[in-house]
Amino acid sequence: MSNQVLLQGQLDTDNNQQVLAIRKLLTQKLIRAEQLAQLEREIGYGGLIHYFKKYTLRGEATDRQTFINSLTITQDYIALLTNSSHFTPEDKQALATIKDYFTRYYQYMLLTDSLKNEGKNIEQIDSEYHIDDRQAIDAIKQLQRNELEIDADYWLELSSQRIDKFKALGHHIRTDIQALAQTKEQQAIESLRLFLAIFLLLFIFTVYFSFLSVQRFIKELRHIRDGMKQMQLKRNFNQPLMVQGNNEITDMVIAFNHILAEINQSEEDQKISAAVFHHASEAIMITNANNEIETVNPAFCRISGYSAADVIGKNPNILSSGKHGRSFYKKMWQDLEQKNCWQGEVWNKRKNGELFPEFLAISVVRDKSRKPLQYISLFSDITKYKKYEEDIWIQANYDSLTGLPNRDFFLDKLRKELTIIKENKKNDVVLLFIDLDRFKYVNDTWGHTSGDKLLKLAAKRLKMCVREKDTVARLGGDEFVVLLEGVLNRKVIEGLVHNMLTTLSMPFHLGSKNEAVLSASIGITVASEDGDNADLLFKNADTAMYQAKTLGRNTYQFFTKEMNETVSRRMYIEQALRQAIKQQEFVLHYQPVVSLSNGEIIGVEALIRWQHPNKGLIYPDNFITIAEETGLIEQIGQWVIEQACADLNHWQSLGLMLHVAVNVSSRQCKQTSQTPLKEVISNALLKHNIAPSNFKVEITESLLMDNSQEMITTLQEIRSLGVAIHMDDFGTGYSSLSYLKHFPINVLKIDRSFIQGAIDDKTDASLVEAVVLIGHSLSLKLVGEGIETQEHYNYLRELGCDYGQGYFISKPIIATELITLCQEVGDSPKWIA
Ligand SMILES: Nc1nc2c(ncn2[C@@H]2O[C@@H]3COP(=O)(O)O[C@H]4[C@@H](O)[C@H](n5cnc6c(=O)[nH]c(N)nc65)O[C@@H]4COP(=O)(O)O[C@H]3[C@H]2O)c(=O)[nH]1
Repeated sequence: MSNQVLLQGQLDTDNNQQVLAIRKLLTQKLIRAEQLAQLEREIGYGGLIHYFKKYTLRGEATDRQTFINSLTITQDYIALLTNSSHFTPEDKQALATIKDYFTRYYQYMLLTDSLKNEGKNIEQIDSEYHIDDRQAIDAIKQLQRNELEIDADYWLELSSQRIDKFKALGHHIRTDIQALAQTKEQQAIESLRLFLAIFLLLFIFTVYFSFLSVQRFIKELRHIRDGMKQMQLKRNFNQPLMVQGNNEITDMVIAFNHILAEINQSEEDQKISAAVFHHASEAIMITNANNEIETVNPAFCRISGYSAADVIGKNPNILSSGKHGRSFYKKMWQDLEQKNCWQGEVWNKRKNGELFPEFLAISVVRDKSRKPLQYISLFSDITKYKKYEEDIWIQANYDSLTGLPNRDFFLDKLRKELTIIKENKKNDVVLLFIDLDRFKYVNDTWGHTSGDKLLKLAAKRLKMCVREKDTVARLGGDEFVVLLEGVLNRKVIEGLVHNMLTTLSMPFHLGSKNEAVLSASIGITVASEDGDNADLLFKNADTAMYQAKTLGRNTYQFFTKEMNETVSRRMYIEQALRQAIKQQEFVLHYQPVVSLSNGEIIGVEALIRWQHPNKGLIYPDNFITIAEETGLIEQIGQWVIEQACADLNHWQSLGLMLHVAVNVSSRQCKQTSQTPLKEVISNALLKHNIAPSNFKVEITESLLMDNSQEMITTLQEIRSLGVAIHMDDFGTGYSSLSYLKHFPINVLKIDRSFIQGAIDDKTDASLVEAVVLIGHSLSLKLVGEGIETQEHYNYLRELGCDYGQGYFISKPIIATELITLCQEVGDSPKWIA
């Protein structure tokens, strides 16, 4: 049984429990006695009663205060004891009596104070107020009497028994401890023996394994030595030494293998360098510090044409082309000195004397003291690259078709020239803007190949007209520009431009059968007079060219400030025309056409007027051209056809058997028009119930000259409707009888200028006669225009001309007036003399 259990058994015995209970009682008794002794001290001699007596006898305030302090402490202490578990209810009753007793003492003290104040002496006070202490004394006795009684013998016996038992237990435990100590000692001795045995074993093992390690190290070293010997014998340094394990020797072998690999790599690099040197496409030349060629590679020989033997020991200047001056080489050497390298383009000479461009890069190799050891030059032949660069430049600056400079090049040149002019006022430049007239006709009729051929020929002719220093460029299409340098004299310019116009108006042979005759319009602007910047000069020359075109082509115009005004005016008219279309400000006047044989009004020509709200009636010459250029003529022309048919329908309803002729411009005949002319006419005829034979279309000669297959197609379409076509102003343009053959014309209208001149001018008269004869021989009817007098009328009638119109018969009049006129004329027209 363990000591712990034995001890617990002992503690649990009745004897022990009784001893503990008595001990507890004794402890309580001691505490109670102690507390009562304390209470006695507070109230007995030197306590409360003592101070009360002292005060009543001597009346000192300190005694009174001490009494009050002691009273407060005693009362608190009594309250504490009353709550203590060591006091029985009887004790607590006694404590209450004591507390009450001292409260009374306090009241007596207060009473004493008042008696003293009344002047009574202490004997009187004492005799008057005597405190009866008996109750308090009984209470104290009660407390003292209430003590616990314990039988001492019984206590001694119990205690002795308990001590004996503990002694026996203590003996038992001591015996146990001694036994345990012996056991532990024995164990320690055995552990020591075991430790010594293990230590010995470990020592033996360590010595054995050290021996083995040394043996292995020696083996590995032998292995490395053999490997190295083999390497030396076979001269094979590519095979690394075998590595096994992980120790200092293997680390050493690995490091050795790395060094070996590095050496092998360096050898590889050297081989590659040698291969690069021999097989590089770039030439390599190495010169020494004295600038003597040490070595060159095959590419050098290939590019320069020299063999290695030719150049080794020589100065590289044997390659010099002589194209670069001293300063060039000076700069090269400076760079080599300061930056250790130089690169750039150099012209060199091959062995056969041919010059070639190369891209050269030189690097300097120096020793530790920065003294040059070698110069390594690398160069490649850039002949092809240069050519390519040149081609690109030509493409960017030249027109591929004509080989002339293009717009960019020309503008650049012009800008440079203008800068020179600004610095040196003596110089001047003239800009010519050239546009070929009717080039489109050639393109459309004979195709683009012919058009291209014509442009090339025109470019050549233009170049022939100018001096070497002048520049001819092609802007695109059929537009050319010429820059004349250092020309100030207007006469010289005019002479040159005349020459150009003449040259360009000569026939162009475009193929076996094709021969084109065209002209040009030229705008001229002089830098010093018309502007000092390229864009402005361009614009002005273009405006002048445009003016030349409107003046009838094949001519030139110098730019004037008024031209700009014309341009502004045109813009203004265009705007107003758009407004006029919206507001329906147009009206038709009709001029009668009579049969010259009997004077009968057979028809009318519709002539448009613009009834402007502010400016009044405006005649077509002032706006038709602009309407044509802007395309507005399409809408206006459509309105004319519509209105003419509507009026004709009205006249017919009145019994007037007339036909109506309307003017159409080339723009209306374009196949690209919004509504094709054929459709416009057929719709109007249908809508107003007009027979096609009563409707005529008038075209001008210039319309035919301007065009082409497109025009022929449109006119044929109109003819197919049953509508006749009249050619207006015949004889004014480049009358070509071939037009009459190609175009479906029914009637020729002889221009009024010939009619009016025919009376006095024989040439005009012969011309009119010839036209009548030709017309009739081609089965065409003829209308004489501008009959202003009876003489004109008679002349034409006698010539056999079919019809006539003019102020002599009637000016153009409004529709209602025409009705009156027709009705008045009746069967006896006044113009029949
Ligand atoms: N000095 C003189 N002049 C005479 C005489 N008889 C007629 N005239 C004028 O000669 C012009 C004849 O018309 P055009 O040659 O077709 O020439 C027309 C025609 O080409 C064009 N035009 C007129 N109306 C239209 C139209 O609706 N569309 C188109 N595209 N052009 C039109 O405007 C041109 C001018 O028309 P207008 O000013 O009306 O001028 C008319 C007319 O008033 C005469 O005895 N003496």
